[in-house]
Amino acid sequence: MVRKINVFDTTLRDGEQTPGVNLNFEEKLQIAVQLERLGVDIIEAGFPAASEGDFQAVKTIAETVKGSSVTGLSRSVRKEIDAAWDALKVGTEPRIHVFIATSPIHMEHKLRMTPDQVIENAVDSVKYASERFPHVQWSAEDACRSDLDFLVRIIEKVIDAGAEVINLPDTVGYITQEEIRHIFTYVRENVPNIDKAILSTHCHDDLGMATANSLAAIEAGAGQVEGTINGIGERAGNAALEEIAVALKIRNDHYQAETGFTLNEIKRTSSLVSKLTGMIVPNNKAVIGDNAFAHESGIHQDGVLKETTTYEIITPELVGVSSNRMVLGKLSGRHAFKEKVQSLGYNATEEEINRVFKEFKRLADKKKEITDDDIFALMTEEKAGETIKHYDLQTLQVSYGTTNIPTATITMTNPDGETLQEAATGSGSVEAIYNTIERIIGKEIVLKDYRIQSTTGGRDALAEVYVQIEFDNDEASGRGTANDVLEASARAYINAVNRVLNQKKWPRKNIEKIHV
Ligand SMILES: CC(=O)SCCNC(=O)CCNC(=O)[C@H](O)C(C)(C)COP(=O)(O)OP(=O)(O)OC[C@H]1O[C@@H](n2cnc3c(N)ncnc32)[C@H](O)[C@@H]1OP(=O)(O)O
Ligand SMILES: CC(C)C(=O)C(=O)O
Ligand SMILES: [Mg+2]
Repeated sequence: MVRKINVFDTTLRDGEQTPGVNLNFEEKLQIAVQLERLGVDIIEAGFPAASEGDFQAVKTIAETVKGSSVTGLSRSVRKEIDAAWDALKVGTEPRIHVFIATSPIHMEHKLRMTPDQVIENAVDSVKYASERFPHVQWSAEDACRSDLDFLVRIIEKVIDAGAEVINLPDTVGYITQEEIRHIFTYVRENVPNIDKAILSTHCHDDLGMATANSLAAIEAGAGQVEGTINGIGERAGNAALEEIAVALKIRNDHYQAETGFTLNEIKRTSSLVSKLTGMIVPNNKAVIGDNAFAHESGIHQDGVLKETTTYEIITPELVGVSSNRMVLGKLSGRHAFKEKVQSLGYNATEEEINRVFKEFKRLADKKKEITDDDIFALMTEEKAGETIKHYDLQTLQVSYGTTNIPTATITMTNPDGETLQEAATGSGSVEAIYNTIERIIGKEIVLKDYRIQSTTGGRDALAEVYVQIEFDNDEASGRGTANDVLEASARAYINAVNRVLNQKKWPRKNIEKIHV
């Protein structure tokens, strides 16, 4: 029998506790609507007593989202429960999440309460909340470092007071899988009225074990799992819900449990959360990282081309990624190389492939990732039987000041290997650069599109410029990457010109689009 595990998403509450993350009202609403589409059962929209902004966001989300239950967090403080009620009462099935810490460290040093005072406080707040809310969740903060018999005592009392979900968080990401299984089993076996409540797990990732611990708690009877999208959250973050949902799906044979997630909404949700929070997803992140479906080494690529299940336990489509990706580099093999050449529109013979493959390996030794442009250049050389001739940027100098006319001075080599230097002005630095390049090339170049983005985060991020040009009765796109935006702009322009020249030499059947 497959058990349904309720998913409690706290991206908008614990996730927003990520240092540096601050979502505004519209952003929170946008994420909540996507979480509903993903199939989250309960959305923790915020902490209504924390600020007027959070109160309004929780209220609007409760008014708007009808497909998921909406909740808000509150300390065991009556006026915070009142604030939560004011924000959540507009929802279809108002739900509150009240918490208090139960570990000796927290009770003694933070709350400065005795265990009996904590029990009294917890019971009072749950009773007070149940008089208003039809659904009350109670959390024992730092449960996984709490005394088990104390936990059993307090849980029995808060269930009697009206709590229907009991959450046992690993607040500081300290527990191991065996230990969390023991805690959940112990509570299930020793709390007399436990059948009146659902047990929930809420793990943090301080030791990188949040997903594993959440799954272990599910094995030991948790009926609800809490976490965030992309695993964002306080310190090292929370359990990543996408990982848990996909693990339950892929290892259904083992867990015999599933979530209600529409799994192919995962990628979209992850991208939205990443974009709005500014928390970049690492390439190697499980399930949603850019490399999760990328294959770089020859043996793997060959296997995947023959039968995807050789190296893919999750299909990209399952989580909403359109296809897997072959990354060509020095570890790639002939099969993947041939596949790429064909996908670029070449009808190459085996001999041509073999010859160019050698060149490709030579290039790959010098360059980390071989792009479509590189393959195109190699194939052009092969087909033309000669070295590709192109323009190359040698030096770039730009003079800019708020009261000066921007001027660019550029040195470039032309396809005949001659070095040329020119200078020109423009209304801005980029225009000055483009006017100078046009002067060197000696033909009109029409800029049809210009886009810029940073490829990584931080102040030292690389700039990536994309341009679309019309040149010599042809059109091409170009891309340039550099630490400096002006250099990236120059490189993109020159790249586009070279692509026009290459196209003329060796027209491709399918000129691939450069995606930005
Ligand atoms: C594990 C977690 O993620 S818990 C959630 C954490 N999230 C947040 O803290 C974000 C929102 N927080 C806030 O906006 C503020 O901290 C507020 C509004 C909740 C409280 O602000 P303040 O009144 O200024 O208190 P402050 O945050 O400095 O200190 C917390 C106080 O709450 C007490 N406290 C902590 N948890 C609880 C609880 N569950 N129930 C009752 N009291 C609690 C602390 O002991 C401390 O009490 P003290 O002032 O008597 O020493
Ligand atoms: C408020 C509780 C549930 C929490 O976030 C934690 O203990 O980590
Ligand atoms: Mg937490």
